[in-house]
Amino acid sequence: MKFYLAPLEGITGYIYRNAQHDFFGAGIDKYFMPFLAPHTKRSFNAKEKNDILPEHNAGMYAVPQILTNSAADFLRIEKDLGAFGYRELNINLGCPSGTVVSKGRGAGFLASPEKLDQFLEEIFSKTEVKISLKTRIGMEEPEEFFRLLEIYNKYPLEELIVHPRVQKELYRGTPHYETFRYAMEHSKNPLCYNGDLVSVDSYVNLLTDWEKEQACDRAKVTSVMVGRGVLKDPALIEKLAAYASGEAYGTDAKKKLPAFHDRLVADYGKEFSGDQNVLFKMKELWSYLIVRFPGKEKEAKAIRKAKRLEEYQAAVRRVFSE
Ligand SMILES: Cc1cc2nc3c(=O)[nH]c(=O)nc-3n(C[C@H](O)[C@H](O)[C@H](O)COP(=O)(O)O)c2cc1C
Repeated sequence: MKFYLAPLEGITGYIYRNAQHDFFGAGIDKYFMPFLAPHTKRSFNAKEKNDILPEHNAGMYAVPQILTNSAADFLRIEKDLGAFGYRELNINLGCPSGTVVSKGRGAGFLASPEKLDQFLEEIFSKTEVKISLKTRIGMEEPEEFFRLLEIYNKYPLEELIVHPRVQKELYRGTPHYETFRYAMEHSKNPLCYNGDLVSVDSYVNLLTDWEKEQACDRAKVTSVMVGRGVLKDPALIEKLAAYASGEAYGTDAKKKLPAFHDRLVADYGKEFSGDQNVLFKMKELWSYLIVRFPGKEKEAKAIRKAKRLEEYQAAVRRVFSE
């Protein structure tokens, strides 16, 4: 089994990815980058360029993700990214946000299967790189996935990454595990499971579930992707990979957290001018990380309310001092 870090726009930019890689990178086979939406006039803005520069992704296998419904735009950005050395790209067919969906992109593209088919046909007839898709299972109903999978089966995908929720569910509710099992029966491409993996137990439950169904082809699932679970426990993929290779995984991950945290603060500090941007990034991360610190609600509130970096750091120290 391979383990991937999910793209999380606004969070898993290159600063986060590098800290993750240096502190808790063991077992992470691929780092998917938050989406790039092709521009019409120039290739990349400064923020995007920072994210894709090879020196900002050194030592890790990073995969850029493209959000578009235009084959011409995709092929253009493929060339631009090729100049930076990227030979594998991912296409975003899952973003549920209203502004993206209303333009027929991300999960919004799933509402037009025939157009999606034409888009993939044009791309696969011309591309020179490996391509994977990251897809939801539909816009409104899981049954939409049957038609979508027929389309995906026509193309030689590097892998089909399935987040088994429909657009209207956003990130809520239980994933449609049965629809993923349908993919295990019928996909012609290797599969990657994504959604709600938050612990080794949740991974084991998933495997057990697949074993129970005779029709499920376990061998077809070659990878799993983890997003919010890693934000809550940065060592989660290390633990999953250790479990998968039969090693002990109850590591002292919590001990590394303060240094991981300080590295992020320092690197965001270098990237942004002013404390406010650093605080914004770190507070967003704490909205996930805090679940690892039960009983620290007062400190969590102090983190949320902090207006200056010193106040913030003092509250963080109180969380870490157990
Ligand atoms: C804040 C946030 C940003 C996200 N950004 C992206 C993105 O840029 N591209 C993408 O394909 N998915 C994005 N996702 C979806 C995640 O990659 C992932 O599919 C989803 O969170 C489910 O996996 P999880 O339960 O392991 O987090 C985002 C999700 C969140 C919560």
